[in-house]
Amino acid sequence: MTASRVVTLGETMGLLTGGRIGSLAHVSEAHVGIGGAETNVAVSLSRLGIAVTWIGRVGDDSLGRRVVREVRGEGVDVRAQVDPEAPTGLMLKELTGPGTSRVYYYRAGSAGSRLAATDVPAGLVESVGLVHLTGITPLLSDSAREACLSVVRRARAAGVRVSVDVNYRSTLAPAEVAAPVLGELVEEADLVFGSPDELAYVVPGGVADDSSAIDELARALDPTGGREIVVKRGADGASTYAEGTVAHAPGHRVDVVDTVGAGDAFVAGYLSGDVQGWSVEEKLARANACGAVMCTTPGDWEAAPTPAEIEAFLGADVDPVQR
Ligand SMILES: Nc1ncnc2c1ncn2[C@@H]1O[C@H](COP(=O)(O)OP(=O)(O)O)[C@@H](O)[C@H]1O
Ligand SMILES: O=C(O)C(=O)C[C@H](O)[C@H](O)COP(=O)(O)O
Repeated sequence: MTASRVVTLGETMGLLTGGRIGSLAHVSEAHVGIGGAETNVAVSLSRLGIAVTWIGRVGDDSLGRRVVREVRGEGVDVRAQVDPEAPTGLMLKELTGPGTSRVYYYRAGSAGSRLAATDVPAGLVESVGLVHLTGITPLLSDSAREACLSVVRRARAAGVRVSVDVNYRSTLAPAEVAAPVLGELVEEADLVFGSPDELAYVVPGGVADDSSAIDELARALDPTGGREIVVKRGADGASTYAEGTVAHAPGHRVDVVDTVGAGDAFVAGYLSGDVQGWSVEEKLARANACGAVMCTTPGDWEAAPTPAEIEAFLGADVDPVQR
């Protein structure tokens, strides 16, 4: 396997999605799959031709074996400890309407949440160009938080770039508990991703009420202009604040089927450009395309596009029926 250029760590769970729109109190059929923010990003990176390693823990159970097989099958270098003492976590996705859903997490005490600094092989972080973390992992447990901080310290010492997607999950911790934990990770990041609301959580000094004051938030997060603050704005696209300037990229108009996973695909698109030394504008363009494509099909990661699919999406002269 080619040496990885990116390493990421976090929890991947089984994912049951209702077979049709309706409450899971009544819908009787479900689709079985897997999902997790970091493997969603890893799979997307792999589809984009970027060699990537994922580190995590799974239970000694069928869902754990499914996670390992699926992610490895997508070409990701999987370093998963099998934890015999805890089950693989689970997410349930209830389809609430056309293009809308509600997610329930069953992850407290899961194998993935027991991730530890010792799960990260010696020399691995130091050998890549970029480490990607999300704000989910440090809120899973004390050992997972220590694993994140240890990886960040190792990356910093080795001159490896650090990327953090705030990805605040309110079910893991209330905002006042999460804010300092997310803040300590963001402080070490070269690249920070988040929605305006999420960035408001991690502005030093407390939770801002007015997430619409995004210019101010970005400046507060990066007063010296040394980082890239990337703001995800859903259908409106995205913006990057870097070196005292801002670049905006409008969103694409698509028929939305399922927006879950768009943020992860967006991040992967952006990072794929970052590790290849692309400009902010080029990174935003690819990221927006990846996010938009992901909205057009169900699933957290299955529709992650290849470069050829992005090109087709961006309007190459493609026959609507391909044979
Ligand atoms: N409805 C949409 N139409 C087109 N692009 C979208 C849409 N929703 C999301 N995207 C793309 O995916 C990116 C991430 O989506 P967003 O919803 O902002 O992130 P998150 O899922 O992390 O909250 C957006 O910046 C945009 O590029
Ligand atoms: O790992 C978790 O806790 C998850 O919630 C997995 C999510 O399904 C994705 O991270 C999707 O997130 P977006 O790309 O922002 O829609």
